[in-house]
Amino acid sequence: MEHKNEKQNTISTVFKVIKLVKKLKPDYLPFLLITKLIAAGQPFVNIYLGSIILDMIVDRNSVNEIMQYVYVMVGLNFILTLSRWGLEFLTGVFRRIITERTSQMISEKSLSLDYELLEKKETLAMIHKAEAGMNSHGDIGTFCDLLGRLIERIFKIFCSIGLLAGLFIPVKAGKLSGLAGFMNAGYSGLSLLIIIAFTLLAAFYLNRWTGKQEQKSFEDNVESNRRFGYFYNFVWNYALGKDIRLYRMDDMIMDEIDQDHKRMETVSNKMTNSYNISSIISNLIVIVFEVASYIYVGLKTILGLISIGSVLRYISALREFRDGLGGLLDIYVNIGIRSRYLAYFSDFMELENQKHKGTLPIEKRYGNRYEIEFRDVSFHYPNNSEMVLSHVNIKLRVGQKMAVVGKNGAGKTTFIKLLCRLYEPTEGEILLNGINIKEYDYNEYMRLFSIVFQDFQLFSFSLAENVAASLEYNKNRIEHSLEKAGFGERLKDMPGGIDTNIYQMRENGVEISGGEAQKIAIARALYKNSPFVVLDEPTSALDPVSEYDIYKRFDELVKDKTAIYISHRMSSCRFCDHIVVFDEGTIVQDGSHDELLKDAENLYHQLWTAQAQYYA
Ligand SMILES: Nc1ncnc2c1ncn2[C@@H]1O[C@H](COP(=O)(O)OP(=O)(O)OP(=O)(O)O)[C@@H](O)[C@H]1O
Repeated sequence: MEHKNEKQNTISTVFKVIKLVKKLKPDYLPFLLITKLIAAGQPFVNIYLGSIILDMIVDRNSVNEIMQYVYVMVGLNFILTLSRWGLEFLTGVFRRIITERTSQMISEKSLSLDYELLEKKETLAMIHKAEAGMNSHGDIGTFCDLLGRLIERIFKIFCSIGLLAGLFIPVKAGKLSGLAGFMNAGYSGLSLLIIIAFTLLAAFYLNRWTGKQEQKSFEDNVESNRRFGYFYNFVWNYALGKDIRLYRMDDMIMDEIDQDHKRMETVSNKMTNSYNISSIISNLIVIVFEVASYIYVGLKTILGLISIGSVLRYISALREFRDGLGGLLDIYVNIGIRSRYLAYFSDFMELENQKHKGTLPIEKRYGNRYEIEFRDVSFHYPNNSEMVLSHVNIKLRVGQKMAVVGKNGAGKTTFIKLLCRLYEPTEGEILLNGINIKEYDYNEYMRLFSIVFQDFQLFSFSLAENVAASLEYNKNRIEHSLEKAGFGERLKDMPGGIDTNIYQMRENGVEISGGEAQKIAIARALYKNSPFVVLDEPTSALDPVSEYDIYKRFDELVKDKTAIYISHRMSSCRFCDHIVVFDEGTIVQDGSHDELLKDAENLYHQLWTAQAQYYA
């Protein structure tokens, strides 16, 4: 049953690959087919003409007659070799294009996955398998090459059967006795064919066994490989280099790398053993075949049953026949194995995002009249069943400036992650102007938010590209946003202005400080100019003057937009009309600064006075 399923999977993978290749590079498969047919046919031209030439020499034909065959043979070889060379070059180019494109497809797919899905260990393993399977075991090009070789082998088998026919037909030279009689009779040929069949079957099972070992070692190594990639990143990633050096974490990291190496080495050693065993047995099989063929053809020649010229033809044709059939079985096994690696790719490409795909457009509303409501929202992360938010009810009124405060781990960032649909609520719903946010088109919905997360990321692009989050941008607006975010002075020192690259992955990339990075991240949010501004610890890295400057101008920066600030700097809350206090996933207080401060027993009072005492 399992075997049948495997076969069905292989067939379905073959069709999927053919469909994909036809889409990516329609010319590849026809060109590959022609190349393989020429490759299969060329040896037979030589075997056939070579044996005729040899017989002519033995029969003492004239040099002129012999030379005519030699010219035909050389001419045909020249034409076939030249065409093969051109075709192989072309198919090589096509193949590289397909390989690049499929690797891009994996990256594009990973980038388009739901954040929630990407966080799962199983998804990461799927990405790794799809990539590693393609890179080290059989990209689509290798697979197509196998399909091409399959056709080549079939053609080879037909050609060699045509050439071999004479070897097994008894010569009509009266009644032969003894060894000559036996060799002339059909059953001697049959015994040779039985030996060939035996060697082929042995090679087939040997290949299948090796393939299975190979796949097992791939599966065994997936986790170690992924871990190795993770820890190896620390070795060269200079952004992480400080902590590693300061805390002398090099031993810990090297230990991890070492352990992963050892695990991978154990698996690789087992695989090398399997390859060695397979290679020895495979050589023995070839020896058995060669000896049997030489004895059979040699005896027939000595007994005068075939001509000297035919020895070359039959021995070569036998070799081609075995090569063709053996190759056919070999390819059959290989297609099965490679298709399992390619199935990792197609499984990943078929992985569906789970987030509800809403289609409602977001209507443009005068004065940014967008109202959001959390209605009895509870949430736990996919990898942990403990609720992180519990029965959260809150309305974000148009144009309101709201502060969210609370102790570490209270659920503040999680609240924002739900708001921008990185995750969906486990219970309850979030409404935009009375409609569940799931129903809106995701890209349109995300246009409503300019967010700076606590762990924001900048990338090694130019300053302008980072701010615009795009390769196209409006120069004036970029400068204006940077200016408003407090980056104006620093911008004047930038060697290429807004075109200066940041970080060293790009040419002449400059390094920036943590606070400067935070200002650029704020500028990115301002440039986006969305109706909602969400800033999660937006000034944690800023110096007191820059921070004061930002807060002083908050109203001007945010204008009529709805704003949410998460901050541990309690003084920043005073700029807000509405403060929400989170504690262990629930909203425990809600009101203006003065209202909340009145209740000396409550969390807000504790948080405020704890910080205020340092300034008293
Ligand atoms: N991806 C995640 N998977 C599982 N649990 C998570 C994940 N992210 C956060 N948590 C947990 O959810 C809880 C709330 O985290 P959250 O980041 O929302 O807190 P916070 O109030 O923003 O804290 P802080 O003030 O420290 O930034 C924490 O206990 C945290 O461990």
